Amino acid sequence: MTFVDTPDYRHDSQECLGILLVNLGTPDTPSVPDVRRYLAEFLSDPRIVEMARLPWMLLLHGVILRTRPARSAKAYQSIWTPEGSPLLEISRRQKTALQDLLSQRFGGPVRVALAMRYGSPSVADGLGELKAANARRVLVFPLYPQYSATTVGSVFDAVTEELRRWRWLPELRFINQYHDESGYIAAVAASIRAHWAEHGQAERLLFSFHGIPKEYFEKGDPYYCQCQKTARLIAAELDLPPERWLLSFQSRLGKSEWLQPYTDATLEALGAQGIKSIQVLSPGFSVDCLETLEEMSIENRHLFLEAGGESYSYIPCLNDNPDHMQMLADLILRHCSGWPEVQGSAIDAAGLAERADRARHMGAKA
Ligand SMILES: C=CC1=C(C)c2cc3[nH]c(cc4nc(cc5[nH]c(cc1n2)c(C)c5CCC(=O)O)C(CCC(=O)O)=C4C)c(C)c3C=C
Ligand SMILES: [Fe+2]
Ligand SMILES: [Fe+2]
Repeated sequence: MTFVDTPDYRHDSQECLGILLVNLGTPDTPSVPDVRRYLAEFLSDPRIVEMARLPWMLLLHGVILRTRPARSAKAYQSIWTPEGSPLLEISRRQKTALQDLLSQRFGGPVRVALAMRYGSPSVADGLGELKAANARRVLVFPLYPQYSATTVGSVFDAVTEELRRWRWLPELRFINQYHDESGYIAAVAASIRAHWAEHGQAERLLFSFHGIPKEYFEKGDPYYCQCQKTARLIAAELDLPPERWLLSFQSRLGKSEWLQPYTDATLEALGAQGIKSIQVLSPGFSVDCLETLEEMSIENRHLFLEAGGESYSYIPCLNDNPDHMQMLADLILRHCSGWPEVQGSAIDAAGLAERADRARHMGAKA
């Protein structure tokens, strides 16, 4: 019997290691029909809205998708660039940077693909790209520092849903979270210090994370606790005393209670209390997106200034900053430990150093 190519992988070409970067997604254009299509996919995900299917689908298609797309499209239009959606464009830059860094640092061939949980390129597209590159080992990396079932859990669903159709599955690993990773904490702290060096320190620093319904937290989602720990570690890294920083949750949708305190109410309260200057950041987002460029930079600025504040500045996400990319590459290398493409790379030394550093970090500050 001779070997034949299977429809899945090829026997005759070199195997490679695949990295699937996954972020949330974005509409194709900021037009109302494209935003509606995107929201329909997003809001139909049972990880996002856990309500009973039939009443939710009736409400979604009967009410929400008739009203929200026009409002969201207007918000998207205000942040859209000639290159398209900031989230997708910056994610592409992250992919290119990681492809370069990992190609230098792995001993064997590696291919990085980008996918969006909703919209395009889809998770099926990304996995297809890795299959075409003969990636027999795949590391899935949802770009969310804090784990939530609504984000990371949902990426897992999309990956496994696609792989159910494959006969020859790749060897699979999955990054769950990196909320207390020392490199991530250090990179966010460095971005805050750089902002301070240029603009000085405000009276308060506000860490704003995307919210989730409170009920999900009560049912066991660790997201709330991981956000708290991230903020606490960053503040410790900056030697910022507890009275100088706050944490809040943004982007609430619908009528149910979400994680509190809410970012908008917090900013209004601070203004009313006589706080004049504030710096805000959203360290739960790997890249700037609608929620940071519109909600945090524009909408919330108005709320604070109208409530009596005088100075409001937004500190950008880490995006494709070199130290962010380096930190993500270190994390990827560690998670690929033991795979043949990694043999002979700098992983063992880097992995051990990171682990020692992390142990010190947790001992000192957790
Ligand atoms: C309705 C429920 C929603 C939950 C739960 C939720 C969790 C969640 N989302 C992010 C990250 C992002 N969300 C973004 C936009 C966005 N989020 C929701 C709803 C929920 N998110 C909607 C409907 C939208 C679309 C815009 C709108 O109509 O308001 C984005 C930005 C996307 C972009 O194109 O720029 C990100 C990123 C996290 C991390 C999270 C839970 C932890
Ligand atoms: Fe969201
Ligand atoms: Fe929003």
